[in-house]
Amino acid sequence: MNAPVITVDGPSGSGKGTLCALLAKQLGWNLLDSGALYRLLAFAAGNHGIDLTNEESLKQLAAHLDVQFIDKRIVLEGEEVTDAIRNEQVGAGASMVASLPAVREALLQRQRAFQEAPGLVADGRDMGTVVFPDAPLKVFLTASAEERARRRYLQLKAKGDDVNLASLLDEIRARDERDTQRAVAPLKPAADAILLDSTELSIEQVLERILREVADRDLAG
Ligand SMILES: Nc1ncnc2c1ncn2[C@@H]1O[C@H](COP(=O)(O)OP(=O)(O)OP(=O)(O)O)[C@@H](O)[C@H]1O
Ligand SMILES: Nc1ccn([C@H]2C[C@H](O)[C@@H](COP(=O)(O)O)O2)c(=O)n1
Repeated sequence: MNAPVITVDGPSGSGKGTLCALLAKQLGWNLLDSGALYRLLAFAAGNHGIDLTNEESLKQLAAHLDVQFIDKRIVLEGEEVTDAIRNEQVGAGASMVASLPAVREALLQRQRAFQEAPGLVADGRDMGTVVFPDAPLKVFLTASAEERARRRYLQLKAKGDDVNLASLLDEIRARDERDTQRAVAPLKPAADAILLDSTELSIEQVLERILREVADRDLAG
C-alpha cells in the first residue's frame, strides 16, 4: 500500500511551509517542498543563462536537475543554495517557469518519488489537484494578501533584508495572479480539500486544527 499523503496548497505567504514543517516533524513523516523545485529550476536557469520563457531548454534542465536535499540544506550542482533561493526575485522566477506545461510534466515524477513510508506532507500549489489526487487529507490554506505581505515583511526584515511593505504586497498580488490564472495546474483548492483561512489564526491554532483532521482520519497510525 502507498504511504499516506497530506497535501497543503495555497498562495504565497499563507503559512504552508511553516505548517508542513511542523506537521512532518510531529508525525515523523517525509516533507516535500515542491516550491523549492521550481525555485531551484529558476535559479539554475540563471546560472546557465537560460531565458525563463524558453520552455524546451527549461524542460531539459528540469529533467536533469542535479539537486540534493540533505536534512534542511539544499545543494544544487555542488553549490549550497538553501538561502539563495529564498528571495522574492527567485520566487517570481519560479512562478514564471511554473507556468510552462513541459516544466511541470518534467518535475512530476520527481515529486511523486517523495511518497515514502511512513507518510508524506506535501507543500505546494497543485499537490491535492494534480500530484497526489488520492491523498486522504487535503488542506487549502489561505490568508488575506495584506496579512501575507505583512508576514513576509516581518520574515525578510528579521533576516536583515531591506524591504518595503507596499512593494511586497504588489509582488504577492502579481504572483497570486500568475499562479491562479495559468492554463496548467493553476492554484485552486481540490474539490475535497479543507479550506482554512489563517488570517486571524496563530501558527499553533492552524497546526492544532490540522492535527485534529489527521486524528479524525486515523492517519498517524
Ligand atoms: N498563522 C500565522 N500567523 C502569523 N505568521 C505566520 C503564520 N503562518 C506563517 N507565518 C509566518 O509567515 C511567514 C511566511 O510563512 P510560510 O513561509 O510558511 O508561507 P508559505 O505559504 O510557505 O509561503 P511560500 O509559498 O511563498 O513559500 C513566515 O515568517 C511564517 O513564520
Ligand atoms: N506545486 C507548486 C509549487 C510552487 N509553484 C510555483 C508557484 C510559486 O509562485 C513558486 C514558488 O513557490 P513557493 O516556494 O513560494 O511556495 O513556484 C507551483 O507552481 N507549483
